[in-house]
Parts: sequence; structure tokens; C-alpha cells
Amino acid sequence: MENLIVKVEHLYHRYATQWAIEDINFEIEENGVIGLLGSNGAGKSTTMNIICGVLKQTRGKVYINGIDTLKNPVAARKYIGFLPQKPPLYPDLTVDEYLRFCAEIHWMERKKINAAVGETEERCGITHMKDRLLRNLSGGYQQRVGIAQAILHDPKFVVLDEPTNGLDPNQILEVRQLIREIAEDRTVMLSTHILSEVQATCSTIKMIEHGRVVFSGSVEEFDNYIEPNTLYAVFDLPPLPDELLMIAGIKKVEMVGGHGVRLWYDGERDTIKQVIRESMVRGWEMTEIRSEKSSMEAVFAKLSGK
Ligand SMILES: Nc1ncnc2c1ncn2[C@@H]1O[C@H](COP(=O)(O)OP(=O)(O)OP(=O)(O)O)[C@@H](O)[C@H]1O
Repeated sequence: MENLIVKVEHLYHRYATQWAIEDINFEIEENGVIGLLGSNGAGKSTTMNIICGVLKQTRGKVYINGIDTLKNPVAARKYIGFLPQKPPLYPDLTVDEYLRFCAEIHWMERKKINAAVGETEERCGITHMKDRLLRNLSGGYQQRVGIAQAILHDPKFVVLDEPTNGLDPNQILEVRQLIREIAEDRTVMLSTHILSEVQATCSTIKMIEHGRVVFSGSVEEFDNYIEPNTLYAVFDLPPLPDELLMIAGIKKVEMVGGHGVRLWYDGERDTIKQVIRESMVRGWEMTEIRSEKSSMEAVFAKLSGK
């Protein structure tokens, strides 16, 4: 428990009429970016709000750095930075005034505030905007300020609820880059319903559907979760399925149209070479071969439907 940044145990939450999350369990011990993936209404915000102490769970435990968030919320919050889905910005404050205000809310020592605000502005690329009113910033810069308030007190664990939502493509790239940078020396958990977001930014994924965790693992494992790797090959003189099944590593063969063949294989890179070699030796006249992986979208759809 000592080394765990986050531990979530049998977490449940019920709003007035429905359970939003049921029996969520996970542990996080590494730095990097963790994606909390799920379709709209899956329970991502509810989970994040509880972890960050802005919503009280119906049942279950959350430990941040070993501290029970129900028993000792103030101590736990020192280790957490949170950017909710709607950034809590005050439009009539300048960037500088707002970040100073946030530093005070975090009970930061007065003598440390100047340096912390300056360093955070620098890190988030908003130093040149520090005297601007928040209301006059673009969406991308407002999001940077939102991220700045989340990392100002140097927390070990940063939670970002849909951080690129509503941004234009350039702003998305910039905010993603910033997220990767701040994750170099801390753990960042971000929620999204966009698969490409996860691929671009995250090292591991936890997927929530209907209030339950349905997948937890690396992006690559997620990619391969449902379908094993397959090869798709086209031959001018296609072999019989039994001939292909003789090749080491090939587990299943499906003929596609007159010339195409889909081969389920065990993922060994050598299998592709073997198929090419056999085709040449036996005169199958291969014109195409490529490795197919089930797309993230396909995995997402299958897991969502489960
Ligand atoms: N304050 C609330 N009162 C009642 N039901 C709520 C409330 N907030 C969320 N819900 C419901 O709880 C479920 C989970 O919602 P939640 O906002 O956690 O999902 P989400 O994965 O974050 O979705 P989104 O990406 O749309 O924000 C949904 O069915 C939602 O309608």
C-alpha cells in the first residue's frame, strides 16, 4: 500500500434513482498517463469526482498515497490535482490572480507562492498571458490555466476530466503535449470517450462501461484484447486451407472471396516470413500480405456491448 499512488476498493455510487458505478477496483503504482476510457454516461466523471474528494461515494474506499480519503480528506487532497470537466475558472481574474488564489486554497506557504505560480506558468506556456483576464483567453489557453491550477501545488497524482474536449485540432495537440510533459514526474489520469486520445497520450487504459471496469491493461493489450492477430493475404493461385494450416503458428484459416485468405496466427513475426517462403516454394503466387489487428473501435464496440 505504501508505494501505491492510488487504490480504489469496491467503489459504488448511487445517484437518486440509479447506480452510476458499481464495484470499481484498481490500483496505480507507476508514473505516466492512464486513460479512463468509456462512452458517455459510463461513470468516468463519477469515479474521478469521488477520487478527488468532490463527491462522496455511497460505498467503498479510495486511498491516495496510502491515505483514506474519507478519514483524512485534507491530507489526501495535498497529493491530488484535479481539472474537472468544466474548468473552475473565474473569468474576471487575470491568470496570475487566479493562480495565486488557487495557491491559497491549497494552503501553500506564502513565501512559496510567487515561485510556484511563476514556475507553473512557465511549464504550462502561459507566462505571456499572465496579466490577461481569463474571460479573454482562447479555449486552449483556458485549458492550460485549468491544468496549471491542477499542478500548482506539485501533486503526485493529477486527474483531468476530458481535458481536450471542445478544443480545436491544434489546441488538442498542444494540450496533449503538455499532459505528456507533466506526466514525466507524476501520475496523470485522464478521462475520454475518444479512442485516438488514448492512443496518442496514454500508456495504460482502464475502460469503464455501465459503471464497471471492463478492461485494464496497456494500450497494446487493449488493441489485441478481443481478436487474436490475423494476417490477410491474397494469392493468384490460392492454396487449400489445410496447406496453410501446416505452417507453424497458423491456427485458423478463412477463405475470403476467390483469392483472399485470413489467417489467425499466434503473433510470432516469423509466421509472416514462413507464409511468404511457402508461397514462393509452392508457387501460390502471393500478391499481398498484411498484418491485421482488431481496431480500437472494434474492441471498444465489443466491450461496450458486453
Ligand atoms: N448528478 C447526477 N444525478 C443523477 N444521475 C447522474 C448525475 N450525474 C451523473 N449521473 C448519471 O450517472 C451515470 C454516470 O455518469 P458520469 O457523468 O459519471 O459518466 P461519464 O462516463 O463521465 O459520462 P460523460 O462522458 O458523458 O461525462 C450516467 O447515467 C449519468 O446520467
